[in-house]
Amino acid sequence: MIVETRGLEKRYGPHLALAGVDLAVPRGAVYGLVGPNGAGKTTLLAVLAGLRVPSAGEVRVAPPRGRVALLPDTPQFEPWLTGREVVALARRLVAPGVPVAREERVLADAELSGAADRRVGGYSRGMLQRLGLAATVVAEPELLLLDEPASALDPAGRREVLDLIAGLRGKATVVLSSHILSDVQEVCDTVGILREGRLLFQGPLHDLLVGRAVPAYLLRLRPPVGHVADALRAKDWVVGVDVLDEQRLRVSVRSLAAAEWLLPEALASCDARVVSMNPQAADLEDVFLELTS
Ligand SMILES: Nc1ncnc2c1ncn2[C@@H]1O[C@H](COP(=O)(O)OP(=O)(O)OP(=O)(O)O)[C@@H](O)[C@H]1O
Repeated sequence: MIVETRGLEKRYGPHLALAGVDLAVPRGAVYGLVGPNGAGKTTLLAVLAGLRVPSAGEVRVAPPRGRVALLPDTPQFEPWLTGREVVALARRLVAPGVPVAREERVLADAELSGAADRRVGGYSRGMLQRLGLAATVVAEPELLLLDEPASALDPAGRREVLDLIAGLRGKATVVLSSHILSDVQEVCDTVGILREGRLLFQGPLHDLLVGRAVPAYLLRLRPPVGHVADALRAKDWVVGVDVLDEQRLRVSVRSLAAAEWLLPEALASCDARVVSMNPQAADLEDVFLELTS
């Protein structure tokens, strides 16, 4: 493990922001820390970065301080510096031994070569976030702590930042916090679900999804749907039926394969008028809601 905490607590006055966190980040992972607002994500990253002192518990971060980099959620730079100067300053301050050519490389990776000589005061939010990542990786850190790296961006900006993070796989260990679960599902291999300062789950994303995946069909029908829901609930191959609204049912089944041939027959026999019928794989959003609600 590149990062481990045991019984980590952080108090702000009477408020317990971290309530006994046992974090375990495998070396090389892209670890997604997810949780609702106020769960303690920023606090946990700040403790790992050494910016906040824990109130109790142990923290072990394997790389030395100079090889750990934190990108805050809204990176701020002196507005009169150019993008190139920001990256150069970061390299010179943190890792003067890293060749100067690396500055050009990280600017190019962040697609900022063309804007590198403009003052950052005129950069868009997405450009600032990409510049933040460039300045964070220029010193070749072993461990990157990224606080909500893509959350404030539009879809195109998010795409670019997610691609940059995906490109770090194999080069560094990344711990990122996010409340955009589809982003985490896309780029992370390991997740920790934090709520009210406690880790509710931690482990490979795959285990989380597969362990909890109840196969289901999403049905869109012409209303009314109540009698269809009742008829399906009576079937022994149906685990449960949720009426989502006046047109949609979520039918959890024992197996998608069995439902493929039993569901059309069951719908026909209760005169259901089917608009669409789609199998649903469990996604992080479902599991997150189940764990945090
Ligand atoms: N400096 C502080 N003083 C007092 N309370 C704080 C301080 N920083 C955070 N908190 C409280 O600690 C809890 C955890 O906050 P934190 O910012 O770590 O959560 P978060 O998961 O990052 O939330 P968000 O997604 O909203 O950024 C919250 O209840 C917050 O109000």
